[in-house]
Amino acid sequence: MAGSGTAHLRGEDALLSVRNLVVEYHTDAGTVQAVSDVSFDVLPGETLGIVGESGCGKSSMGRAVLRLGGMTSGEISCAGERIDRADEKTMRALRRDMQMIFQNALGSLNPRRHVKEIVAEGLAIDGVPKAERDRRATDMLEEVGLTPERFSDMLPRQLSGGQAQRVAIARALALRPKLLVCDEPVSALDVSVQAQILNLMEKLKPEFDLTVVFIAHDLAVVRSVSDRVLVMYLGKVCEFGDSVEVYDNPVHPYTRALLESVPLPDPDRPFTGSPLEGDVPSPLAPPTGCRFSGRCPAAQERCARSEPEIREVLPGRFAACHYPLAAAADLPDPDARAAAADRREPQGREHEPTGRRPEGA
Ligand SMILES: Nc1ncnc2c1ncn2[C@@H]1O[C@H](COP(=O)(O)OP(=O)(O)OP(=O)(O)O)[C@@H](O)[C@H]1O
Repeated sequence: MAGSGTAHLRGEDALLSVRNLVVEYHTDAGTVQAVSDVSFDVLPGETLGIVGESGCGKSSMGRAVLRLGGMTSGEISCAGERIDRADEKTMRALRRDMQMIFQNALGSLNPRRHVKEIVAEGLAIDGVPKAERDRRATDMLEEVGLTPERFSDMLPRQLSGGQAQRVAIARALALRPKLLVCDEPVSALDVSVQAQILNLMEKLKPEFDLTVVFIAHDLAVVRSVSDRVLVMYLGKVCEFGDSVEVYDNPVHPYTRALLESVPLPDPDRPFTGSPLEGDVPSPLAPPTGCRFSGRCPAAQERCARSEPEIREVLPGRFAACHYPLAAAADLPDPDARAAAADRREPQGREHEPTGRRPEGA
């Protein structure tokens, strides 16, 4: 199947495995393929960042992984259990192991319940006796930096955005899950509060032995928390690899464009201000070939014609690109080496760029 290369997958080592995931929405205007044949693994104890522009399918993927949203096809396993096939009873047990926190923390809290009851919600569903629930909810409030005496009896509307996210984290971790999926957990918060929540998550991760999927559009935030990062564009994986390496030396033109389009708090990488040109095409009618080809400064004729498979471009680095951005000599794959050489010395029409090159490139 086009685009379903599997070289980046680790299979049985993984806590979470996603294979050939497709999520479609049927609308009056047609079928939106929000997630289009995506495969990835999350290893125990790691934080996998998932990044990409708005609408690239990050939330649809996060929700499908926890079966909070629908999926059209594919396979999802957590700790060896097939989530996509689980019946409701198995799913209830699995939900204990897989929790999610959202951008709109306040909206995810029952407005009529007190904070302590909210934190204990999952424990109550699990049949934990009241006294034990209270004790564990109090401990969890302390863990997330909310003084139980002050916060236990508050209602959600009395909380700030940061405090509401702390309550949501306490509720998720009270069940001692193995996997935490965070969908834009700090993007609604002020920058100073964002840092506090990210620090809190960093502190809690080893304490609770967590594996984390961290979804965000903010590259700087994703960089600060992720061990590995998966870059998505219009429902597809573009690039995948060690987070520091992807950020320092992106090989997919989309990753580079994304990095260049925002300032990062890195004195070694001065902000060039190059914008990511053009709009994301409609997911109702995605382009043929590489979905980024119409906006890609390095695109050539082949890109609009044939869809690139994801493959190992540098050791441990995977990209779905016919012409990855790396020094030809560094590329272990003979096809990639030849393509990189072609890119630097265009010969004939076949290799003429069809897109614009950024200035200085
Ligand atoms: N319930 C829905 N019905 C129809 N289309 C949807 C629905 N939910 C999402 N979509 C569409 O699916 C695509 C992917 O959306 P999704 O929210 O998963 O992306 P995202 O990367 O998380 O973006 P954002 O950060 O803006 O939420 C978008 O084109 C979106 O408009």
